Amino acid sequence: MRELPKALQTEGTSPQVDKSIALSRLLPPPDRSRARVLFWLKGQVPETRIRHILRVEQFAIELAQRHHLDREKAAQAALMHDLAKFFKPKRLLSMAIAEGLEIDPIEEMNPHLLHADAGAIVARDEFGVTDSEVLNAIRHHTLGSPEMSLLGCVVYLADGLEPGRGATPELEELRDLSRQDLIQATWRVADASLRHLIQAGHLIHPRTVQTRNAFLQRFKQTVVKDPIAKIQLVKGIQT
Ligand SMILES: Nc1ncnc2c1ncn2[C@@H]1O[C@H](COP(=O)(O)OP(=O)(O)O)[C@@H](O)[C@H]1O
Repeated sequence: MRELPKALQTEGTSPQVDKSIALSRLLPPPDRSRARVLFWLKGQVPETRIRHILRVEQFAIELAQRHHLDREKAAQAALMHDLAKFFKPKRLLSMAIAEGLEIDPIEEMNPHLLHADAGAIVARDEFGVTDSEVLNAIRHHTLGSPEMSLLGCVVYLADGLEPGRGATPELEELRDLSRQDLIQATWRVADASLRHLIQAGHLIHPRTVQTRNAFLQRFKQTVVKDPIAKIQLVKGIQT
């Protein structure tokens, strides 16, 4: 066998593994530019959804800037959050099974909820995203997660509060809150989402309840040290 150039040699043990690593190094890196993601999305989702995605991207950038978080990661996760929004239930289920994800009874009944997990898989496999914080922010954008990072909160909040969601006093208040306090806003948006699901008579995925409880607790821990936040907590409970 012809020897590989020095730069392509690897320390792998099997010749097949060595060869595929060497070949992947010859390929250009995956193109995850904004233009390519938008081009891909335009073939997958209707124009109204593209406009929602762009508003989520804008709001996520604003929140990341205000809270001194990584603006580029926020923009990338927001742009990619709905990559799998229009995948059919069968495709979502088979992607989740292939990935080895545990599918719970609520997801089995409503596979659309898996579009968030599937979006992270597409971001990784189609666009070569490797940053776990970005991938997790995509994965948690619908149901939230009790372990969600602040970047995850930014994408969760931007998705729920982007201007296209409406201009009710409640939404305006939550937008203002998200600019001030990501933890409190995440608790309050999870609350609002649960109220909406109950009113609509929908099944509730327990992860949103867990998210609500975790962020309420985290917020309560911060108010012990911060009297201004304590006033906001009382106000939040009254409204
Ligand atoms: N905790 C939950 N339990 C069950 N269904 C949920 C939950 N959260 C959101 N959903 C439902 O999942 C669907 C997708 O949510 P989402 O991604 O936020 O949608 P959209 O961006 O279209 O508003 C919606 O129909 C919503 O009602």
